[in-house]
Amino acid sequence: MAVYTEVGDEELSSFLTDYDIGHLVAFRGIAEGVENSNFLLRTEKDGVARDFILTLYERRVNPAELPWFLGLMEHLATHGVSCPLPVAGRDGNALRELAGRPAAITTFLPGVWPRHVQVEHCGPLGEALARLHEAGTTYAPTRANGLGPTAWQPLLDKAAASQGTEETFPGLTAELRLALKRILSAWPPSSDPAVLPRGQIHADLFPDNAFFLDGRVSGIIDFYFACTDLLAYDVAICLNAWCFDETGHFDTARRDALLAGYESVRPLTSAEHDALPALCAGGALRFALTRLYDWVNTPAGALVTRKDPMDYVKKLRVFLSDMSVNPVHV
Ligand SMILES: Nc1ncnc2c1ncn2[C@@H]1O[C@H](COP(=O)(O)OP(=O)(O)O)[C@@H](O)[C@H]1O
Ligand SMILES: N[C@@H](CCOP(=O)(O)O)C(=O)O
Repeated sequence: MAVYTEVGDEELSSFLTDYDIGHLVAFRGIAEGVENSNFLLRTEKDGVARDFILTLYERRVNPAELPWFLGLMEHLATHGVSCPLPVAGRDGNALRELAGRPAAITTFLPGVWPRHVQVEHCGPLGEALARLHEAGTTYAPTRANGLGPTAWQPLLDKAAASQGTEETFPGLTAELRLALKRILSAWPPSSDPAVLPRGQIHADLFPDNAFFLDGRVSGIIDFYFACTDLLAYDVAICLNAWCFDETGHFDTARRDALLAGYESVRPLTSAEHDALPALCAGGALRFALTRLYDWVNTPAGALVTRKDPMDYVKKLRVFLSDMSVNPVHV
């Protein structure tokens, strides 16, 4: 469930007078998603109906960073990436306020996200990710990754100090401490951007953030973890999110398809290939940590469905063993 803030009909109709997108015909809250309140809007202008997404920013989004996120989405959408285009009001501003929350309207994207990922999804997904990275090279503003390697130790400490962590997940924080040490010692130095290129990354391109239509990626959404970081780290996050099957087995056919799709647009450097095992382990650790923290800190009765940290702990174990014996690269 992700409608934290309710919006009334009249309030919304009056809000829409600040835009040039016609009058409100219908709107409803969208149950999916966890971070923000999302609504599907239908408007009509000159007899033509159009759909939009209205987002009210909640929880973890820092309002000061919204111009960066909306600017990135606008940049990507106007540089060939199928992502939501923020719609500006009559005054030229896309970032506005509604029901006491920062709010924005974006274009609606067609397609559905894959509930059961198949190898056929992985090639197009890899290709779309590479196109996003290419398009991002001309977006100059930067945003540090707030959930990158320097954030992992404090996040682990906070999770370990939270009530219920040890009882619910005995021995897990000790295991994660060892994993963190290994990953940080193998983490590639980012001092030479030519070897390990940096740029704008999505950083959360999970299956529920990629829409497909007719076998192609028709939309990429949810840019609110996007940041400026190693491009290959984004690939590693996708290898985590797309390439394990339902039994927890790392599917090398999906990996090969994803990397081939990516490299059909942007070949990885050999340093990036070499770094992938550590980057994959880091990606698994990052999602294990946020899920663990959220698991023990989400109040009972909260509207959000918690995600199981153990799914990512298991992936982490796979990638840690890869770091020793069998690099991920093809
Ligand atoms: N631009 C869009 N076009 C179509 N549907 C969208 C769009 N943006 C969001 N949605 C719908 O809203 C849901 C939640 O969006 P998401 O950005 O993942 O929310 P959250 O930021 O709360 O995690 C998506 O699963 C999708 O159904
Ligand atoms: N993809 C993350 C959670 C972030 O949620 P989203 O709905 O904003 O994509 C995870 O699976 O842990």
